[in-house]
Amino acid sequence: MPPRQVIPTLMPEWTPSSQHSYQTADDSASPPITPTSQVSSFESSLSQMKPTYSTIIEENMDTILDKIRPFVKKITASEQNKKTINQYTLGASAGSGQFGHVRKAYSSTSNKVVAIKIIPKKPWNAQQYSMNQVMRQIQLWKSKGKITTNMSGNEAMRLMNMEKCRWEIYAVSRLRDSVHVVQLIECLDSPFSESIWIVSDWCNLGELQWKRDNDEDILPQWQRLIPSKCSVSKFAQKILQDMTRGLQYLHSQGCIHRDIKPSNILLDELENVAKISDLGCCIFTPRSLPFKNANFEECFQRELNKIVGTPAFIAPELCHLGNSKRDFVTDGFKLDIWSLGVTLYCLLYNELPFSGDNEFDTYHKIMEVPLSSKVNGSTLNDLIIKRLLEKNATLRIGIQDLAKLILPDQMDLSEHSKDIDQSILSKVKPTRSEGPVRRFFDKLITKKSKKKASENVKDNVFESANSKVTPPVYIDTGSQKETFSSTVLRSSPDSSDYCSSLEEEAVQVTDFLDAFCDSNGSVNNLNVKNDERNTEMKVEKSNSSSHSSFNIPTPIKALIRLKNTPVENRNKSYDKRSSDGLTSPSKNSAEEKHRVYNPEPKKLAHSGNIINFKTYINSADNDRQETVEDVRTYLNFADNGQA
Ligand SMILES: Nc1ncnc2c1ncn2[C@@H]1O[C@H](COP(=O)(O)OP(=O)(O)OP(=O)(O)O)[C@@H](O)[C@H]1O
Repeated sequence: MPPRQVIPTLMPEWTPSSQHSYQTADDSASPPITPTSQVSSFESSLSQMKPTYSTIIEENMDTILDKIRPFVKKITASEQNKKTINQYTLGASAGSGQFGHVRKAYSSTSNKVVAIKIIPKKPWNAQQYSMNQVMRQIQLWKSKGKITTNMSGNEAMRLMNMEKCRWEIYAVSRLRDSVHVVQLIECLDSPFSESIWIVSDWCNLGELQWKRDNDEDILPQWQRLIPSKCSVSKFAQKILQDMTRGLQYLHSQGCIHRDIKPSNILLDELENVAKISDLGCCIFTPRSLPFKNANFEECFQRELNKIVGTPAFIAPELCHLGNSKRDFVTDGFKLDIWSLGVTLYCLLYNELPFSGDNEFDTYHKIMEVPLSSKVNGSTLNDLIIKRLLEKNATLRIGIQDLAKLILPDQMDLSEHSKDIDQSILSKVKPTRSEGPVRRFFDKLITKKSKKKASENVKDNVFESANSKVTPPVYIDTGSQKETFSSTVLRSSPDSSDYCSSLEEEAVQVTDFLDAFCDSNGSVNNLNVKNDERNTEMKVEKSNSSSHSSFNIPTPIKALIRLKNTPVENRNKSYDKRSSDGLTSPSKNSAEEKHRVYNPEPKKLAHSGNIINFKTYINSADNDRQETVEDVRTYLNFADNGQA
């Protein structure tokens, strides 16, 4: 029998040192990336690169490892057929995300039902890391002396994936003191395991659902959480209260989630709570991390200004894509408040508040389309519309004030709550990245804005583009107390169900932007120009060190059109039969209650990354060929630095 492959592990010391330059079976298909002239140009750009939030985290990985070590256990027993692993018996699938697959399992030591997320060490989505990112990462590791030998692309991707997992495990291991965050139990790994296994609390009602056939429908999942007289507004109020507690806890830990949305909120019937899950995109404030760096605050601010999250849920202050007249993100916690507002809007109205033909269109709508017509006098509705979905982040309600408004035990009995939590406003002004993609998006948005402005002259229904004039609403806390603690609020048209379309998939364009920007935020010696007829793109190399112009003549809508609609992949059903037999043998009533919610496994397309032109090329049909050629040229430029 051939010797078993040794694969990198969460805990580096578990991988025998002789195996650091391992070659696995599938690596043979991926030749090592050797230092070519192309890579050398990356090296020179690396030397000019500013530190980033992630490079600081990476530099301090030893500290992160120390913190997660107590939660990482070696795989001691597993069956080939994957029915058991250590003390866990695996049951039904709960669904898949971009990075892994979740299964229900039963722990024979705690007699509890748990969720196990199985993340392949080699990303199953080959598009997860671009060639640029991989090469850049390899060069970074080399420059830091972390690796000395040549490394295959697959190997590098595995290590990058491992770092991502370490960060997420670190985040959840720090957030174990709230019932409103899904609790990490432990992680399983070994040098022979192709996957990392993350064990957490099981939330039997699954993801928060919002989409329904009729606005007035009450979904079965909602009724399980609120068995008595459930209504849309009562359910939305419950989610608002639970998420406020969850976000307040995250805030107290210095954690910004950055991807709050229905599919990252899990419902648990046993504890009768909604919980925040999926900390993969989160960041912690420098002050809350156990290491220091002179550049940390500046890097943190820059990181805050990157577009991370899910387009339809991204706050307006992130959507301007380089328009220097717009505000920067100064208070990261307000990003989560906005996303919570979008989530609650979905529950109330059975639709997304801002949904465009494509991601750019969505960003444009988030910034420009006012929601003032939705104000209807209902306390809950108006709180969401006016205070959470306030486009001006400084006027948007902060988490502490929200808690004082709506949580019975924290209500502020003073006349009015102040809106701005000064303690979390940053004094450091972030450096804006003026990379080509941002400028490109900027032009696109500016063009659209002009068009919209001229439309507005004709159509008075829409308010001014930047509706900063919405006055803050101060809700009388006396009546508020009654309203939120007992009264069924007046309902607007409803909403709920989770939607697993691209509209709800996280997007991260940051590494791409970084890859092209040197420390001045400019692109190294590259100009992309379009010809006069705007039909053909030419790529030139120049020696100019100034910001390059970057014009792509192709209709961007065609490039980034969403592939799914929110109508697909939804309406999961309950499996009341507990058919996988994973409920505890003790059969106590609590365990019985914790019966299986067994949704159809999600079949998601991978990330709706707006710069993922490669996917577009692979899926392009003939009538888009002209565009495809442009994109191909563009990719050649992106991957090779040449036309
Ligand atoms: N602790 C849990 N309890 C019950 N179900 C869970 C739990 N964690 C995840 N799930 C289910 O498993 C599915 C996949 O979860 P996962 O976190 O991988 O997906 P996701 O939220 O789409 O993440 P990603 O953003 O990484 O793609 C989810 O749809 C959810 O219903």
